[in-house]
Amino acid sequence: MGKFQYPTPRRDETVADNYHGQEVKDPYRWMEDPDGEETKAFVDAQNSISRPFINACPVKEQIQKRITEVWDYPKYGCPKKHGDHYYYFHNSGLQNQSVMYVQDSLDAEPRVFLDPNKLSDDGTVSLRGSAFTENGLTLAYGLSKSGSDWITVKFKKAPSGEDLPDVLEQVKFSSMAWTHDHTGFFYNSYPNQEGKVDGTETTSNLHQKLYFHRLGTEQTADVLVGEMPDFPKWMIGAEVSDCGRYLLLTPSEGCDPVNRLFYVDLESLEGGISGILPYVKIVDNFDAEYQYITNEGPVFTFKTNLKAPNYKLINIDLTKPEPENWKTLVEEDASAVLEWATCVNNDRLVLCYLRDVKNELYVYDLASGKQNYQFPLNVGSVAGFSGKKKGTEIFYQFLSFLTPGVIYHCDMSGRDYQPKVFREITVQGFDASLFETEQVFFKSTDGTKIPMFIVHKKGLKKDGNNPTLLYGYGGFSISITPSFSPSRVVFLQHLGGVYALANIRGGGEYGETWHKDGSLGNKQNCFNDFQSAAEYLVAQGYTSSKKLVINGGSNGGLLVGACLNQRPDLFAGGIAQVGVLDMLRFHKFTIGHAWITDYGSSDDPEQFKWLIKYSPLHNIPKGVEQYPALLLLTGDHDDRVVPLHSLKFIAELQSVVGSSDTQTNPVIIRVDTKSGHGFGKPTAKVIEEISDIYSFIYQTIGLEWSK
Ligand SMILES: O=C([C@@H]1CCCN1C(=O)CCCN1C(=O)NC(c2ccccc2)(c2ccccc2)C1=O)N1CCCC1
Repeated sequence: MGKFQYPTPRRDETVADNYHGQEVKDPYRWMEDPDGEETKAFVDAQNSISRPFINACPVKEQIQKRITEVWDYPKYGCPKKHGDHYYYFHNSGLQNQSVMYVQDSLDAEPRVFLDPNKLSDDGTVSLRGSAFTENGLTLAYGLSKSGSDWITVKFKKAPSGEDLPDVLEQVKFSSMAWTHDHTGFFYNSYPNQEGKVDGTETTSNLHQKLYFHRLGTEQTADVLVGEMPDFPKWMIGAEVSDCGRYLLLTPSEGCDPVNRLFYVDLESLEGGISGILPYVKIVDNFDAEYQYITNEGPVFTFKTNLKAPNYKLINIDLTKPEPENWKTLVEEDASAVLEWATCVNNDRLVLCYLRDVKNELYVYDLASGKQNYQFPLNVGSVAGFSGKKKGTEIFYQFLSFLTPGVIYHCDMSGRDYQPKVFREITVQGFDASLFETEQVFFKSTDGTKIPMFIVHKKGLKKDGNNPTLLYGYGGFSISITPSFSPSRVVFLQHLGGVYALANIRGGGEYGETWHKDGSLGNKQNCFNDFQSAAEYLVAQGYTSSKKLVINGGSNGGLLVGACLNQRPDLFAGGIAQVGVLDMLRFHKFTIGHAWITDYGSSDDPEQFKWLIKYSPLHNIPKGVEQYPALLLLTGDHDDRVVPLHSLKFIAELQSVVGSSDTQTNPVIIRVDTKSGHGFGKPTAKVIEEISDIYSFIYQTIGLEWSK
């Protein structure tokens, strides 16, 4: 394709920082002001090249039409019982937001309970967080605008759906915990944050506080019950125990799976909840994670990774809370990660494990910690679950690359478990038997065995000629497990594509060890793993460097940026969505400071040395013959990873390759409006975005559209 004329935004060569003796220039520092006229002009100039390029794809309409058709299937979530009614989410197919329904019984006529589609004309208001009272008669729910992390909390009567007048603002990263007398609600907010709080600001989120809201009162009357003035980065998770007597506080100071553990005996409060709560410290360090599962009186069960990187369950008796009195209820399994546990039927625990990136579901006895049943489950993921301590039934949703979703229902009151298919989700015109999924293990640079799923049409020719999309994440102990995607079906079915998911280090696939091996000073392992995945796909004949495109979002956007920089020869293209790309300054904006647990900080001399080596903005290779085709995507309301990362990176990259006469691949950016990090994105925007991505890939590596 013809050579691109890129914008030539002002380079302010006077901006430089001194990092522990090393000077680092930052000529596009001015792009960090999202409201600057120059920044807005730069965004418009970039969209003015990316939009025509994408629209020039000859089959863009067919791609979008087919994705829309495949997407248009009814989607259901697991039913959850609150009070005497069942609630579940459903999307008829193309609705921008899923709708919450209520039923008097599982086979009664459903009624709309909460329809977020009614709250905006373009579907950009989404539900983010909700909590019913114990008696199921009141719902608190969070609303996010344009994908921002800021939410407005509102309340409804249940099951009528009648709105209550209470409104809570300045809420972010919040717990939602009711007292068991249904009259009040613990939540978090950043009350003192100055300036805009609409998700387009980059202000750092510090000094999160814990409040108590009494239903029927104004937010201004809310009681400040928890704050950590000496620790501005701390966030204060709050949860009310199953019995209603205790408030558990779990302060954390970043994204590592570690937290402190305090509690308040709500029944001992003289004069009720009227000020800062007198909490008792059980754990006052960040050595491990303690996640509340349930309690029997003073005996509390927690999921922890204390001396157990694959997690285990322990019991702590509040009457003798010293660590030497802690008991292990379910031992760590060295070959499987305990992902979550929940109490049902008062005396059972349902435990979900991840073994070689596949979920397994078991029943244990709460009293003895003994395993007494394993649910039959295909190869794939348990993507949804509902069950409560006082309930006698559970629902769980299974899905995989080729299974759109199956919801099972199981009565837990007996000992003879008979899980039944409650609902099978089907996709018109999708025949799973035409495709296959394999799980392979390849060796990374240092010999570590890395799992990878590969999905493609049966009968694939391994002639190195298949367009391949290699996806990865690799951070924050997040496991990327098999999922169903209608747009991926279109890539496999109509674009002859191969889809690969590499479970690289930094994720949670093999517990905390896997996470630590891909973070801080080990971060390069993520990039090595991902590059090794690419080399495996080429060596095995699935694809070639001319047909291989890598994709990742958020921390996965960093992965894409770093890998394209380090091995421009290995990839034909990259798609980096809402990526972290300026590793020297990420901690200065919104919640970026919480990622120091995975990345480190340039404020620290030793950690600066790690970061300067792979920071995408600071490691764009000069003089390469051809940099891979790159599409960056971000949104103006992304306050998780602020757009400045992508703006500065594309500006620097275009300034490096723009003048090279061998560079024919486009390096462009798509900046969407009323759009954030991804949570709650309306279906219309999701389909437009993925259609643009496929159109970009079509034009850069040359795909072929077949009916
Ligand atoms: O978005 C992200 C990362 C990935 C995981 C969550 N995250 C975040 O940035 C989450 C930011 C806010 N946040 C915390 O700082 N701790 C969390 C948390 C939740 C899930 C996983 C880890 C931390 C919290 C925990 C308990 C109580 C309240 C809040 C939370 O929501 N990134 C964007 C790019 C790099 C990392």
